[in-house]
Amino acid sequence: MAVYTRIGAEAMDALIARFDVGTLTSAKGIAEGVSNSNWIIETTGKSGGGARFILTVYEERTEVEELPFFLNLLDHLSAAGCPVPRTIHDVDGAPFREFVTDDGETKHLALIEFLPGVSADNPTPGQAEAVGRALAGIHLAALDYPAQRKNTMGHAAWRGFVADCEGRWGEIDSALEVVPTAVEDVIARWPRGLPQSVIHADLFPDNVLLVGDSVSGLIDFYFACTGPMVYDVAVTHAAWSFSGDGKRHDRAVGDAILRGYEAVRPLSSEERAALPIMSEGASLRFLLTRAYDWLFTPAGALVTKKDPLAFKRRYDFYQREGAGAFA
Ligand SMILES: Nc1ncnc2c1ncn2[C@@H]1O[C@H](COP(=O)(O)OP(=O)(O)OP(=O)(O)O)[C@@H](O)[C@H]1O
Ligand SMILES: N[C@@H](CCO)C(=O)O
Repeated sequence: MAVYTRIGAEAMDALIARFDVGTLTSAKGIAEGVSNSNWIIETTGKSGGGARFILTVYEERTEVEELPFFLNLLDHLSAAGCPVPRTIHDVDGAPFREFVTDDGETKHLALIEFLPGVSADNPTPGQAEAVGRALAGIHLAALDYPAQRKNTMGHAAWRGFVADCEGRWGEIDSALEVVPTAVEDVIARWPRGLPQSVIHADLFPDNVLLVGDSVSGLIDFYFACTGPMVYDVAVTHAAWSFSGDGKRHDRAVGDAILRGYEAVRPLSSEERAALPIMSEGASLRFLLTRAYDWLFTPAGALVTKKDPLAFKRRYDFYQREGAGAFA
């Protein structure tokens, strides 16, 4: 269960009172998610009609200095009409607060608008098309976002993971021995100068809330950074258009991601040409973080390890198919 921080009833009451959202009526821990602690908060609402929020307590993996980038981005995108939850600012106007936990630790928290919807386990082409549109929508809306953030999961990080896993690929699977060479090959062929915006960089199905075929929420922007927009399309294609284990590619879903995206923001010929290499890179990025977690997550941790091979299979697919992988 992803609630690493204990907050007693009275402390929770006092924390929620710092936001002008009515009186707390319930707080339930959310099991999904691994990085931070999350609760669904219900209050009486300002006018008494009831209101719901997500309370996030940031745990070790999130850098506090980066919170303004992520939380102000939500407000920027939401104000532009994107399906993204707003940050609820506290009575002093701050987007996040420091507090002391019941165990005496200083941590930070934010209150986020609750959005309806559920994540798709087996996405349909209709849902994928809507996700493609929503992704293009955030890229366009973020073009005038004033802040920048470096991709902390970019090439330097890939090389760091390769170094950390050196000599240990076989503990996962001998098929991964090729990864160091594959990473250098992709970095050497990486196109430069492609149009940039703020990219989500982790738009997996569990980070999209859907009501039927409509996107009701894009969430979990904690990898968002400045980067080539087509890389985000590649991440989304890799995340959505395969079975979880990467053994089966769903062409109709992949095509629908691109169709939806291009209905809102057509790709340039350079971006189109970059899709295969970007998709190889996107596959390696998730292969590498999964391999690192596989080897370095302590036994007995609460987290379910994700399979790196699922992204090795995607990498193989994109290498084999090249431009033919895309409509
Ligand atoms: N704004 C929101 N509205 C409704 N539900 C939300 C919202 N934000 C988060 N959730 C729910 O909370 C769950 C956990 O959130 P999230 O994925 O952001 O957690 P995390 O631990 O930061 O993520 P991760 O494990 O992906 O790094 C989501 O799966 C979703 O069900
Ligand atoms: N979405 C990622 C985890 C967050 O980086 C994965 O499935 O490996």
